[in-house]
Amino acid sequence: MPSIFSYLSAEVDWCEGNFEHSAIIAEYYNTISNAGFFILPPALLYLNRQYCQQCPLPMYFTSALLFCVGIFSTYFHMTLSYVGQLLDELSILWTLAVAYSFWYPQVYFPRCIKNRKHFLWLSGVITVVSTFMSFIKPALNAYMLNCIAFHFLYLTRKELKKCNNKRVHQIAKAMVMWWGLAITSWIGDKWLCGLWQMINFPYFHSFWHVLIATSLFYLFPLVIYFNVIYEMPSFKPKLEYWPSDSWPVRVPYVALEQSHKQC
Ligand SMILES: CCCCCCCC/C=C\CCCCCCCC(=O)N[C@@H](CO)[C@H](O)/C=C/CCCCCCCCCCCCC
Ligand SMILES: [Ca+2]
Ligand SMILES: [Zn+2]
Repeated sequence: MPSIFSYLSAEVDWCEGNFEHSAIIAEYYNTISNAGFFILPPALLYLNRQYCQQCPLPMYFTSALLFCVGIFSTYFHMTLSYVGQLLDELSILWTLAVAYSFWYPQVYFPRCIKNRKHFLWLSGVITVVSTFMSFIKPALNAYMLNCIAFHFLYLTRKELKKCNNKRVHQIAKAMVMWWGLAITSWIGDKWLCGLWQMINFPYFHSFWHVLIATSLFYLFPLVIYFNVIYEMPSFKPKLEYWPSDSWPVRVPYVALEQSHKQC
């Protein structure tokens, strides 16, 4: 019986051919395309440094976990091992749990939850239970995790209805577009692999890595923006672009100004 650490012991195998470009890396392009998860955390911390000074804990925790997602996803695609698959999925689950615990707006808390401390406990219990359940059928975990994006889409829609800031709408549109392309690539790689192998282009899972990381570059400024609106009334958030507004490739971030409430 193969060990849970051995190469190719995972329940899933993505469309890209194994060991085609290297003897030690099972899926070469799926491995190197994780680079975005190593760039994202330091970029988030640097660009949103004013917010980070006010709320260091959520930012450092989430960034560290995103970095772990990068490490474990790289390890998974390099080995296609059972442990790699579980670490990849569990690191995503815990990153989502931590981000939700810190940033989920209080206005959407279930009625029985009175404050963020209670919400933290609730998320903690759900996450620990889900962690144990994820060992039952690891191949289903990724589908479950993808469903969380639909909840986030629903929240975004609700917030956009109340907000008339043009930049918020612009960034939300870009986030949804990149996520749409990402999820299409993820599903395409899983469901239409035969077709991609026939045309010799089985690389859609590596596109997923790049596209989902890109959508997270848009997601975090939005999450931070609404967190400032809801929970830091002495500051006014401003969405800006790095390096500047006029650049064709630009990254959004939140700057803080001392002021009163906005949308
Ligand atoms: C108040 C709400 C705050 C929400 C914060 C959201 C924080 C996002 C945190 C982590 C997402 C990382 C996802 C990267 C996955 C990379 C690893 C990977 O590719 N793993 C695959 C196997 O190699 C695996 O099959 C993928 C599993 C599915 C992951 C689903 C992630 C859901 C991400 C939700 C993000 C919403 C995007 C925007 C929606 C409009
Ligand atoms: Ca493969
Ligand atoms: Zn992957």
